[in-house]
Amino acid sequence: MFAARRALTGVAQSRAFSASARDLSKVTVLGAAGGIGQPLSLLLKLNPRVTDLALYDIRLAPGVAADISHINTKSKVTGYDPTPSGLAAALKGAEIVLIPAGVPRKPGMTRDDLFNTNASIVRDLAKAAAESAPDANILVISNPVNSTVPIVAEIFKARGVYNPKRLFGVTTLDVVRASRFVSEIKNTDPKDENITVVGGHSGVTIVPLFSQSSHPDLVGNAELLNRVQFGGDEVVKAKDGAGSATLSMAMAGARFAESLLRAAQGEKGVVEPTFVDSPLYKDQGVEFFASKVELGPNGVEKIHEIGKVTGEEQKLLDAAIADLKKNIEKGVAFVAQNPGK
Ligand SMILES: NC(=O)c1ccc[n+]([C@@H]2O[C@H](COP(=O)([O-])OP(=O)(O)OC[C@H]3O[C@@H](n4cnc5c(N)ncnc54)[C@H](O)[C@@H]3O)[C@@H](O)[C@H]2O)c1
Ligand SMILES: O=C(O)C[C@H](O)C(=O)O
Repeated sequence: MFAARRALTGVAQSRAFSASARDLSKVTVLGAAGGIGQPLSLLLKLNPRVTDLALYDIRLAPGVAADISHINTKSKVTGYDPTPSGLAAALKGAEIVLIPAGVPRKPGMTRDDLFNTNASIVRDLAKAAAESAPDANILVISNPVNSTVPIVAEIFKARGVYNPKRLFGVTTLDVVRASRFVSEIKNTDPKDENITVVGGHSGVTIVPLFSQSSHPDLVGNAELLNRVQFGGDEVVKAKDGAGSATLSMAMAGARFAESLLRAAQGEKGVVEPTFVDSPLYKDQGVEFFASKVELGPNGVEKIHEIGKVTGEEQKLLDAAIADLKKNIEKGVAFVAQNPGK
């Protein structure tokens, strides 16, 4: 058998690898027992592309796993104990690691108000991922995304395993909301409303480009713009202290993971909005930016240009860039000043 393996050409070997990668897709959720983690894990269990689902949390992950494991789809589900070895085992061999670990907002808070608590949670999980799953696609959900993504990047860089093509801030919920809100105004099916949303994931850093949609008349609709930029606040207010969006976020996270798996399994033209290490505004000191990104077997395949925007949209972009720069620098400075153990 070894001789036969050795006889494979390079091309055949890589085909053999991708065939086995196709059969096995381990997805790990860190923060799996939370408001997002539970429904996200449920949706991943329903996804036939996921063969091995690993659930980790500082509480209750084995219980959530036991529950979800009774669902009669083929994938294996394992819940891990909240120990360093449990975390390492949850991560080992993962193709995708989703991180919804951390505290959510309460009314009156901004996402940046979560920084003090969530920065160290994400930093420590990133360290474990850099150690046990350095080649995985890392999908950061924990807020503030504009800062937690740079935190993960700094941790991976410090360990020499940073691959900018495999780190993603999940901004899918912003386009999900935009498409839904537009469809409510236009009385259309949201599946037909593909609204490009760029920038970051908080307040004015969320920039919908209605001029590029089939409804350019929506540029300048202040109420709609406010809803897209502050949709998260709507949910925080309605939940009245009990947290922020969980179910819609689970759908958005599951959609992004599914897109990555489709692209990894060879499907072409899979495009999702996401906050990535991006050349688009590096000349203005902005290292990460959300835009339409084509996904592929290596993660980021192609970062789309912003394209033509109106003067009004350009003003929104300028405001986003100013905030984003500060949010990103804050994440980078945190790791420099608090490298942790
Ligand atoms: N990116 C987005 O679009 C988006 C959308 C909604 C919410 N969020 C963010 O997602 C995060 C989670 O929200 P939620 O509503 O699920 O909160 P939650 O409090 O319901 O769940 C968070 C979970 O993380 C776990 N956790 C905490 N520290 C951990 C650690 N060190 N290791 C592993 N697990 C840990 C908790 O035990 C809990 O189960 C928040 O920061 C929230 O702001 C982001
Ligand atoms: O609003 C929040 O704090 C959670 C999330 O980022 C959202 O957009 O719903």
